[in-house]
Amino acid sequence: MKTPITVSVTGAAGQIGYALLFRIASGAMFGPDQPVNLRLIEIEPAMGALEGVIMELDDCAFPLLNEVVATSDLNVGFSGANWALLVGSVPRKAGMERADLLKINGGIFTGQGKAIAENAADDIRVVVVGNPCNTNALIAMNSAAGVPNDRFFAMTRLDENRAKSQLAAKANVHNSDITNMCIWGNHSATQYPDFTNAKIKGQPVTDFIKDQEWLEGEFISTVQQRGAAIIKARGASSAASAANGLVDTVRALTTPTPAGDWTSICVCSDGSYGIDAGLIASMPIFVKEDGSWDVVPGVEVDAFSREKIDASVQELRDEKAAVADLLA
Ligand SMILES: NC(=O)c1ccc[n+]([C@@H]2O[C@H](COP(=O)([O-])OP(=O)(O)OC[C@H]3O[C@@H](n4cnc5c(N)ncnc54)[C@H](O)[C@@H]3O)[C@@H](O)[C@H]2O)c1
Repeated sequence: MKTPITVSVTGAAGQIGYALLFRIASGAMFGPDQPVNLRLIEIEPAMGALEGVIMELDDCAFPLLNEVVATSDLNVGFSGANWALLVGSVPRKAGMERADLLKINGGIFTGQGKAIAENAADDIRVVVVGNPCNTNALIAMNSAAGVPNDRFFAMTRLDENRAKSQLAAKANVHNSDITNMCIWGNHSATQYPDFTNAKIKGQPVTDFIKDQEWLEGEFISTVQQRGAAIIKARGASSAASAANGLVDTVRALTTPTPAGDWTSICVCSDGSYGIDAGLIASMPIFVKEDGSWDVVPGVEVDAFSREKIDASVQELRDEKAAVADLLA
């Protein structure tokens, strides 16, 4: 057995937390021979519910679960963390402006970024799920003095999975036949699922799907609006598929990317593809044998894609401007 790794999860008593923790503890995220310590972080009012979740974790008697700590103290919560999965955030309430939401959550991620810098392990990696996840990750990154920028990520893997599933259904092929699916920009309704570079059985999507109007219209809007469609149908937001997206994200970051393929993750831009350096934006990423990652170079961006990417990047700039005072 390997030495246990420490995984901190915020919002652990929430809906995604409930779908996520059992998959981490079962080995789905870090593999069947990797024991884990869980540090579960919640706000005080949710500590009772968190105790219930921990009772259920106990009742699974997971062989890989080494230790569980429940806390609302960030210094305890991020102590020795190898991974920080920042799921908790405050949802938008009726009458709340987007700028107010950005500021409220911004306050949370400043404190968490600082506590990560002061308490986490040297190899800490941070994945933000709580929305607005790109800008929350930007704030955490800017607050975590001494932690390299390339350790901060935000999640668009759920969007990538949604896009693959839509293409597979339309082309009447299996999900696993779809590769090179990139989500560009913000995890929001402006995101751009790039069908122009995606492949089906190694061929351009248009070899299988001749309906260009569907690709440029309904396909994009279905992926962009999928979260809202699930809330409408289920009466609650996507939690199991979001947790699954996070399992996939961490696995993608800990496994070399198959040659020629890529994965969508929001990372700190180096200025590639006309995305301002320093913004946390989704782009095509590959993970190397040594565990480091890079932006995939040379992906073709045609005029249609350029316009869509620019619109989403502009939204990220606007979000950054709205929280400028938190980025000092
Ligand atoms: N990036 C994505 O693809 C994606 C997909 C789905 C959902 N999300 C986002 O994930 C977040 C969580 O979703 P959910 O369905 O689990 O929501 P939820 O409301 O069920 O749970 C959120 C939890 O976070 C906790 N929390 C709030 N502030 C906290 C803080 N400061 N520290 C620690 N915990 C705190 C709450 O007590 C609650 O238990 C939401 O922001 C949602 O929009 C992102």
